[in-house]
Amino acid sequence: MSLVPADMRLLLVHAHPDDETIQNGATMARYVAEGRQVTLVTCTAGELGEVLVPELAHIAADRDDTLGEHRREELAAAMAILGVTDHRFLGGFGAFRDSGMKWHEKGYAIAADETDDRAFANADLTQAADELVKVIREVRPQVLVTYDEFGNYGHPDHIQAHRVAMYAAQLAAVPSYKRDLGEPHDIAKIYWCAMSEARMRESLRALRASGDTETFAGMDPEGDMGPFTTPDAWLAAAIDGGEFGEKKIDAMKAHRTQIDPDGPFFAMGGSVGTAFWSTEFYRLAKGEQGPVGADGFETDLFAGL
Ligand SMILES: CC(=O)N[C@H]1[C@@H](O[C@@H]2[C@H](O)[C@H](O)[C@@H](O)[C@H](O)[C@H]2O)O[C@H](CO)[C@@H](O)[C@@H]1O
Ligand SMILES: [Zn+2]
Repeated sequence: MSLVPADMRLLLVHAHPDDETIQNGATMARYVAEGRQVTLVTCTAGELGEVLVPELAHIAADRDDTLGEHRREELAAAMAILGVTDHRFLGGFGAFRDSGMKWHEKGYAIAADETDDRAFANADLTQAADELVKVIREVRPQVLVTYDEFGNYGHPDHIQAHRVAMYAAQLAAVPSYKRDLGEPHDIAKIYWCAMSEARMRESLRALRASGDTETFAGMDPEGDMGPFTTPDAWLAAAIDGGEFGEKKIDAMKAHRTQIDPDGPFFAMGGSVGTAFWSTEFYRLAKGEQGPVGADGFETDLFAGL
């Protein structure tokens, strides 16, 4: 018996406010519009993020340290734009703190400080996973979305979010595991967010053809796309957010302390069209791939259920 939209439940697990919109904003908006249940769990409040708004410089972690509260409001605004009404912080707001990051010379993120015991990246994995087991056993999603084992670009909070999500998905399904956290639930399909290498190349080609040499400066459309993209042969699904691409861009703009409306994110949307942002790609980490299109990709994360 195929699922009806109201019975379709998607759970997303992300590290910081803004990740959900950047990675899955069009997917979430489309599924909400189609009547499916979308639940977002954000593991930290992003307390150690940038503050790209000069008049808000005082809220930074090394000043008033109120960026987390501000990003909570940015997240609420972004979710209102996408139509997502069920969004939670793992363990409650402030339970796990942003770990910070710095850039490795090879261009990916690494831990800024491995000693801060408040940091999510240093949290007890079982304690953090139990918080998510409670949500999984309550929401009972058929589909879970999180990051790959690299956290998509190496950020320690993204890597920890991957570990917590994958571990909690295992624990939640075990009948003998902590029944006080709810009745067991086995998630049918687990996907990892991905940036399509082919899509990145074609978008960079369009940018360079438009004369833009600044955006992602130094990246050659025919060269190495670096650790942030995924070979298309590894991808299982391409979700066309269609008209929801505009909502995604508006929701990204709601994360104003983190995303510069004149920055590379929007340059990709500007000259190569919102299409760059409205199609979101996924690797299948658990479950069977459902029916696919001519391109070999599922067009629905619930395909086959
Ligand atoms: C998209 C994402 O995961 N952002 C994280 C990340 O932010 C980066 C960080 O501030 C870095 O110093 C900047 O150069 C880079 O431009 C930012 O994207 O790390 C932050 C600190 O852990 C985190 O709050 C933010 O959400
Ligand atoms: Zn993040």
